[in-house]
Amino acid sequence: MSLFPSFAAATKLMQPHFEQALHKLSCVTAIVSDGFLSWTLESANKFGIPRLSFFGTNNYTGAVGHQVYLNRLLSGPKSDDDLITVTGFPWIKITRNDYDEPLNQRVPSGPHLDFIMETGITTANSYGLISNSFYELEPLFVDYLNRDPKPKVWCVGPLCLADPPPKVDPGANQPKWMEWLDQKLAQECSVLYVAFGSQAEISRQQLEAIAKGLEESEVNFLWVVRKNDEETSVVMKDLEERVGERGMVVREWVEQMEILKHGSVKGFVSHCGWNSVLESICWKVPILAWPMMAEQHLNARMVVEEIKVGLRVETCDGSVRGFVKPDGLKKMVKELMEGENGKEVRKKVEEIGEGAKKAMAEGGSSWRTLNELIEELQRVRNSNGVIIN
Ligand SMILES: O=c1ccn([C@@H]2O[C@H](COP(=O)(O)OP(=O)(O)O[C@H]3O[C@H](CO)[C@@H](O)[C@H](O)[C@H]3O)[C@@H](O)[C@H]2O)c(=O)[nH]1
Repeated sequence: MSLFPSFAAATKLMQPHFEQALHKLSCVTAIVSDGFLSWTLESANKFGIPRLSFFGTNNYTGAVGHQVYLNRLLSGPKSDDDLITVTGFPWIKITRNDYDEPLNQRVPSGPHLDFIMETGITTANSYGLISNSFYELEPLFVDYLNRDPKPKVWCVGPLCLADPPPKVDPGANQPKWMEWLDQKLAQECSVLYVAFGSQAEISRQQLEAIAKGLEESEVNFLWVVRKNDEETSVVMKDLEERVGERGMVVREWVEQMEILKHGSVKGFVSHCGWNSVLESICWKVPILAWPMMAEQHLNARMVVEEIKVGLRVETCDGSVRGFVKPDGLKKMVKELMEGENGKEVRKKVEEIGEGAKKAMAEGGSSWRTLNELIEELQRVRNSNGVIIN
């Protein structure tokens, strides 16, 4: 992650090539750009094309972040774990530890902050923002961001419901994890799915604690591990030997949605990357939140405290960044899979998952929003406006 600002700056070298490509295309009505590629606004303006910024995150994070920035909420508290009331949304409490560097500093500065500011400014100057979310999930926060007419937020998700199912070759062998899941379903066993996304770095000590926690929780589990070094292999091999058929560790890329869709999967220990949260909601699997970095801590607050589709792992010192001991995992895994709180969040995720499907179906809020956006962009094009951003 330390390379992030340099990497983002390097993408600017693509601008002339991007503009050459734009030049060759006719009838470009709009540009949908990753929000982090700020330079696409300049290209869009040169060509008189509206730019829509896309971030793979939710509106809760955007709205809370806006209040935190406006009111400089992170400059006050003494401790990184002091609860801070969010102005404008007083039922929401955050801590400085919910933010990564440089935003968690009292007076943030440096190239990473410059990059964040540039991203914010170009988004504010864009035609709109495309959001991978649906209105009914977070109406308060979408309305908050849309209190200014521009840039308007267009919620057109969850996009995972628009994905075509993966092509299955009937002659091909099923992946091992799918066979294992089918076997668990046939035995009427529930499975806990464990995955921490594509970016998190987990220490060996923490990996060992997760392994022990899963072993002691006595649930069936499928754990997707990204790290493939020797140290990790030793921990995983040892775990597999100890749990036998009860657990499966996968080291390669899996079709996460196929796992969440599977009838045996009844819980998801997740880092709360926004795609994982949405996929879990869409397939009605309650979450055990274990945020690691980026905006995941705020996503976890949203999941647990706002929309209530999940519980949270227990850290040993109460800090959101604290170490999770085997007991802190085991206790919450049991609660999610068998406890009263688990039942509550399961009920809630079923209700919200239904809402997600309705939003994406013909006539639903995301379907209507996408149509409105297309119609509006066509009107803009037909009116021959020069620079629309
Ligand atoms: O073996 C795997 C691993 C991942 N996935 C998919 O990959 C995506 C992972 O996305 P996400 O859950 O959002 O995790 P990250 O890739 O870690 O997410 C980054 O991007 C997100 C969206 O912007 C942010 O919310 C996170 O904080 C940031 O870490 C999901 O669609 C998964 O289904 C698979 O299909 N198979």
